[in-house]
Amino acid sequence: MHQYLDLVDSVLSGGTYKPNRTGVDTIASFSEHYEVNLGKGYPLLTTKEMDGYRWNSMLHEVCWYLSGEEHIRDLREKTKIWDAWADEEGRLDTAYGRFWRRYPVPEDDAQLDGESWPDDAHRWVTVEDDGRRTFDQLQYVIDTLSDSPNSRRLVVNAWHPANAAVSTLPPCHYSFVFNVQGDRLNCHLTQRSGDTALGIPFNIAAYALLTNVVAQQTGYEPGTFAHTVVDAHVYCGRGDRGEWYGEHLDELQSRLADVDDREEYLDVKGWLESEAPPEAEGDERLDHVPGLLEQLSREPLDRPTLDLAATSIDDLSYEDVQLREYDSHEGIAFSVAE
Ligand SMILES: Nc1nc(=O)c2c([nH]1)NC[C@@H]1CN(c3ccc(C(=O)N[C@@H](CCC(=O)O)C(=O)O)cc3)CN21
Ligand SMILES: O=c1ccn([C@H]2C[C@H](O)[C@@H](COP(=O)(O)O)O2)c(=O)[nH]1
Repeated sequence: MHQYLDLVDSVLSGGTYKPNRTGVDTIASFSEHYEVNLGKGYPLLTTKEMDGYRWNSMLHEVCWYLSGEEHIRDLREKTKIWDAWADEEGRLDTAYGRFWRRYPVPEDDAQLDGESWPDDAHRWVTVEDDGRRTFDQLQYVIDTLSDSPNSRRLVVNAWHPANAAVSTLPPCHYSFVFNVQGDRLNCHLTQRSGDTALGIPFNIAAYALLTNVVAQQTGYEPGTFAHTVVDAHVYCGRGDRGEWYGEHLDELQSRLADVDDREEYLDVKGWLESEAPPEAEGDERLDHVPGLLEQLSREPLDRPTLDLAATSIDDLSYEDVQLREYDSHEGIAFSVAE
């Protein structure tokens, strides 16, 4: 997956210094884009270990999206990656699956004259136990792929503007579109904000898996996964450590511009570790730059493959997805900016 390494290099080499709401500063780049041919294997990163507990977290996260749940009461039994954004009862103020599978439909008195809205009996509308109407966007896309494969309306949208304005964490990957070309099913994801070291490796793995699942369900070959990240950033630490990057970004970037082969990224890593102030106690590994330079120095290995049981999106479970022929470099630990 050289595309990921190119993305990391592009953010570090061309980004600007950007403090943000988390208090952990970033080097950020506007509108990064890459494409991966899913026909050539499953794009799980190989330049750090992604099987074991990371695979476990990612796969449970995808099953959680598909469940349509607005809470993490089941997910948190399997992984802690969402715990920091939920309350004691496991409630989240924004959840992807809730919008993918159960997007709210305006009640009758909120519908304006002349607008079109589906009624309760409509194919993708669910009248929930409490009488509220919701719309299953993902099932709509899957069914429409069979009925009208040339449709250019195969959009799943996780953004609700009114919720996003008040939510602690509005969706980062907020809209995706499927598109058929020949016998191939492509997927384009738009992400407003991407944590290059921690979030994006999971996002690539999740959407590549989802595209494989939808392709299998609809009889297409998995095609291209295209990913646009509007603010693609690398967290570079808190306090003095973060500010050091603000003051030395030009120097870092001129060293990166001089890198001719991948081992030289380790020289840049050695330089910054000797120059930058150490991370404060408790802030260890909030600076993702050294770990990403380490990753850039590694050669990507062959892509693994996926073995998927033929199950619908409603039934897909952890056991239905097997990773095959995966080999990777060692794991790299990063801390999450909350
Ligand atoms: N700063 C930040 N980055 C993110 O990627 C992110 C958020 N916040 N907030 C919401 C979700 C939660 N996501 C997360 C959260 C944690 C990890 C993480 O710690 N990953 C570890 C493995 C941890 C585990 O599997 O238990 C890793 O090394 O990949 C990954 C994605 C993605 N999102
Ligand atoms: O799937 C995800 C979810 C979250 N992220 C990252 C992107 C940002 O670093 C934070 C969210 O902070 P905002 O201030 O709301 O942008 O989480 C990700 O990369 N992938």
